[in-house]
Amino acid sequence: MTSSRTFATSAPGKVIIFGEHSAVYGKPAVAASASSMRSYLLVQPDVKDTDISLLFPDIKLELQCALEQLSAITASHTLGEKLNPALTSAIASLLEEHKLPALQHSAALCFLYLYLSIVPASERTPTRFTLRSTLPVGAGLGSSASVSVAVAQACLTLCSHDSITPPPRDTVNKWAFVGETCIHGDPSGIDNAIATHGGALLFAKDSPTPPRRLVPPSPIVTVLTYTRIPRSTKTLVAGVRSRYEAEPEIFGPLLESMGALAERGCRALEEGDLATTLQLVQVCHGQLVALGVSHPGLEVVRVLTDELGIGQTKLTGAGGGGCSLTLLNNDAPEEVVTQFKSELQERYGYETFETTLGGSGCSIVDLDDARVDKNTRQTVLDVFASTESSREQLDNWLLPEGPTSLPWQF
Ligand SMILES: Nc1ncnc2c1ncn2[C@@H]1O[C@H](COP(=O)(O)OP(=O)(O)O)[C@@H](O)[C@H]1O
Ligand SMILES: C[C@@](O)(CCOP(=O)(O)O)CC(=O)O
Ligand SMILES: [Mg+2]
Repeated sequence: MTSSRTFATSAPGKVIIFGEHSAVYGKPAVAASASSMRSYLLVQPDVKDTDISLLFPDIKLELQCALEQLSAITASHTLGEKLNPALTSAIASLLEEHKLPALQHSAALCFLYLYLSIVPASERTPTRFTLRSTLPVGAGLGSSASVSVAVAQACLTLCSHDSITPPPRDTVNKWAFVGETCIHGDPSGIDNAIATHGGALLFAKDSPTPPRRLVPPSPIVTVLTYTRIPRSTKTLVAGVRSRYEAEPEIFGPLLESMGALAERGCRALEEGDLATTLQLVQVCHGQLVALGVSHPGLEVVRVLTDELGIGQTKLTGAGGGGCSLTLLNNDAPEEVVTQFKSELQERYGYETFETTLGGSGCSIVDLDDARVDKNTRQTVLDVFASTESSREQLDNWLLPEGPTSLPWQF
């Protein structure tokens, strides 16, 4: 029984290069994994208890749910259905007494919805789930999708009777889409596809053809800027929906043009045509401004990029704050890029990361595997347990292909 083992799952964040928001309307979009920024979910049997415990310290959520209470809820969601309103409201009533703010509520709803749908009552045993992430929460880098993928993988593993091996990726991806739907209502599915499969994809919602893998001739290096301005994907996606519904003749062609831009951008990336890619980054940001999803705090990054002449900046993800992506000119002087980053840090309190896009998708590790020595195992458990663990510690002990390579399976 896998439920008696201790294991961890993991999934990366993503960067949307072209096509955020228009992706929700079935238009093509291009995204890549930010594989060094990930969510990690530790699953431990909890022999002394009769509950499942959710420990999500990044969002200050601790929740115990009695298994007996959970089995009173009939979970009848099968894949391919729209979200089951009866299940959503049963979970909402269960959570009512905790009076959780929206951020915590959506995380608990996503977890419980997937747990109750995937793990049959007969397979549920007292378990402790600890979630840690090196992604900024609610910042446009797909933390919600990486959490949904990590949870879907863990739940599918809990109801498998085999050893700890990666569940089929297509099944993980489909369940993670359900999790994303719990968090933001109307996802395109691009974020969970990237968090599951990794790499870079040209994606269209509901397309009869599967997403196409993109292979640029050289690695895509970007500077990501986290403005620390909080926002919610759910609210921003709903805002675009109401603008579109009020003025379909204006916003319809704009969304169409955004999709055309993403396809053109995909070609430019694959041809290694940096000049065209940069121009498209600039236009794409303008389209997102027209959709109403920028923020003065994001414009600061774009204006500084222009002033220093180092490349082009666009918002990435749902916008309204969160993160921007800067694509650098080939000849951007290193000292000017350093000036760009330090000005954003010192003057505005923003955080910058230089990241190469692409890389591994979701992964799983059996911590009872004989290849994990006792000390490493204990340190990994301590890193999960301590709310003080820094991003560096999480990277050091958990990052697949990181310094302490656990036997992650992909
Ligand atoms: N580290 C985390 N721990 C628990 N829940 C998380 C974590 N990171 C993200 N989430 C969930 O994802 C939601 C944020 O998703 P969203 O608004 O789509 O932003 P983004 O996906 O761009 O980071 C949070 O409200 C929470 O439900
Ligand atoms: C706005 C959108 O295109 C991307 C949202 O990404 P994020 O949650 O802001 O990381 C929505 C979606 O595609 O599901
Ligand atoms: Mg999200």
